[in-house]
Amino acid sequence: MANNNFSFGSSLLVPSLQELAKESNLTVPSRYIRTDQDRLVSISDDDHGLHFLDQIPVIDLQKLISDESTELAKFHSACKDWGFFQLVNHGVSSSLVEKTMTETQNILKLPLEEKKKFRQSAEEVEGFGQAFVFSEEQKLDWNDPMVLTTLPVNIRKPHLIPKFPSAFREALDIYSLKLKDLAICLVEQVEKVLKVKEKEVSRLFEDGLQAMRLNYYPPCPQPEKVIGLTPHSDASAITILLQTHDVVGLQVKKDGNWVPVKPLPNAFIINIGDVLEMITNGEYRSIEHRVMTNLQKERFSVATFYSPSLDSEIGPSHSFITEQSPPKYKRLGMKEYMRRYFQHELNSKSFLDTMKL
Ligand SMILES: O=C(O)CCC(=O)C(=O)O
Ligand SMILES: [Fe+2]
Repeated sequence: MANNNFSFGSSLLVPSLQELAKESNLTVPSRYIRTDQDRLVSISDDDHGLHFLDQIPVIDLQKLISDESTELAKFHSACKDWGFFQLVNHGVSSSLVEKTMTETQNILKLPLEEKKKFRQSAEEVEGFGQAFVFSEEQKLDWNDPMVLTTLPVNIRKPHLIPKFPSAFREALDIYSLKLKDLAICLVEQVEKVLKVKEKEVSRLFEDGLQAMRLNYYPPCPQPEKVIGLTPHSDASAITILLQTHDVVGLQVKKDGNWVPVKPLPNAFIINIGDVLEMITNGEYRSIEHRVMTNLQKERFSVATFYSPSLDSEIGPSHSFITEQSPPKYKRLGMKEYMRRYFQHELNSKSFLDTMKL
């Protein structure tokens, strides 16, 4: 059984961006300046310059659960062709969602002295700080995030969630359980649409691993020179993203182009992660995404990552393997998979490439 001795790994400690971003007449330090990224854009207050011509699909969960055939077809195409969609009618109350977002903002904006109690350590990637930093030369994101494991409860780090302000803890406790149910429900819809036999996929998720990244992107005086979050795909099976819906920033890679996401009020943004790509043997694929920074506005998001249980083994499921379609990905334990993920620099889908046969 997993316990709280489990560690994802470590990352070099980085300075607090929250403090840096407060400086007046700030010149962005070279460690944040990106010359390795294509088409960085400056997002201004009114979103000028962004063309929302192409948009990720919108899926209605209630219609999906009721087996409405057009919604099932839309869902399949959203997962297969986009790997990203907005989910409406998801059943999580707007009061809980609002409370979670308010408390997230409160905790991400705690004074530095308070935040220090919850900082990453040299051995542990959970807590305030950036993950995936392995050298002093490595470029940093314009983001002051915190990573936490949230479920199962017994792998929560004793010095983090249990010590958080009670308002945040209360919201998180309910939110994490609701999002677990929602993630399992989405996995079941995948299973239904792809005609998986004998709950072979959803079985892996009953006592699944849930982690969250709370992202805090302060405004940046030179947004076209930095990136809020490096292009990546998520290691999870399914990611459920909550964000301040009035500030755009997320972009999704579709057919080689970056498509900005314009979030709908009361919607979650869902994406397929690397584990689901492995389990479905590439039938559904994880999708690269990145975050742009805003000149005037700060932006917050809560990414909830849901994956199979730490005790499970992952790899292509039997339902997806035939003579014509042999396994394309390795099989390995979830613990080992997560450990390897956190030892690898975040860079497009390069980690998933190491999982290919
Ligand atoms: O902030 C966002 O919109 C995206 C966050 C994200 O992709 C992540 O935390 O993995
Ligand atoms: Fe992500």
